[in-house]
Amino acid sequence: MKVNKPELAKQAVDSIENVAGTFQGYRRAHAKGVYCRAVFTPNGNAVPYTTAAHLQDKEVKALVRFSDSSPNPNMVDILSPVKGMSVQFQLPDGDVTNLVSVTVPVFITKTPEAFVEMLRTFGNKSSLRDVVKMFVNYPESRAAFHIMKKMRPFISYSTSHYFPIHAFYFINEKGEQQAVKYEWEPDDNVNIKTKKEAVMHPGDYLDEELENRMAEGPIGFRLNVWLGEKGDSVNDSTVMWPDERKKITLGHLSITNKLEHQADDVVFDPTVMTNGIACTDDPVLHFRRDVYSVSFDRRSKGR
Ligand code: HEM
Repeated sequence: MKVNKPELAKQAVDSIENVAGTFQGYRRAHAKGVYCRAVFTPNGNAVPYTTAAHLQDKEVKALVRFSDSSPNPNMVDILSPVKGMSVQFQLPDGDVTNLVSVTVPVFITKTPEAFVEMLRTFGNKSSLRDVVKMFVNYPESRAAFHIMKKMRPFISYSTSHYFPIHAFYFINEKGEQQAVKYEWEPDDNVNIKTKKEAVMHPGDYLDEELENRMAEGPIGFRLNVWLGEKGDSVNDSTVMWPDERKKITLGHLSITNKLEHQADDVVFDPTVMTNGIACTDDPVLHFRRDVYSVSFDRRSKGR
């Protein structure tokens, strides 16, 4: 069930600006990015679970945006470990489905309210005691911070796993519903640089690396889903499902070239999807729609 929180969404964006600064005309998160053209080829494995057009038997075009998670468009690539991969499947009838992913499998809070409180705590230049208190109040954020602490700089945007984090529902021809969590699995799976190696590269090395790599041929990702079972949480993006959940591959994304002249007016709203897929009630998922709209409104007005 979608609950609009437009006032809290404004507060979230204000708080991001307060912590990171305001970079006029840029996204308030994932500000630095590169658009690419791609083709997605489904393999038919999703057919028993969903009627979604891009997951049947015909290939579809896709728009991809790789990004650095920082709100600062000048951020040096090695300084922020979390990267984004946004995919917009462009269906023949003009419909679209967005799948917006990051290199971490869980989020830091289970509610938008907790996220905004965390941003405020950081923004107020709080004492160490306040920060510790915050982690005591929100133990669910430990999993994400623990993973981020262990992350190392990436060799390439194309060699990491990416996760849309939230659960979604697949709906089949009979109207049956199956909870799923997605994963993009890279064809080329070597992703770690030591900090020493990474520091030798220019600030925008990921952009250049991607171009050089695509000059040699397309880069690829398999689209996988885990099938949720009874009792698996679908509304809490701070927890992962058990490892033994069945995983199936639904198709392959082939990314061919960088788009130099793509207008930057795309909003990768993660709640936009075609028939055969539906949102869960995850409050963070629905909140993102409001927040991205506030961010788009500001950046499109050059603010
Ligand atoms: C309370 C939670 C969140 C807030 C406040 C937030 C905030 C934002 C904002 C302000 C933007 C810029 C939107 C635009 O101007 O178009 C953005 C983009 C993005 N966010 Fe979030 N976000 C949240 C949760 C998440 C989660 C859970 C993910 C995990 C998949 C995520 C991944 C991304 C990515 C990949 C982008 C870049 C989209 C693009 O390429 O245009 N965010 N986020």
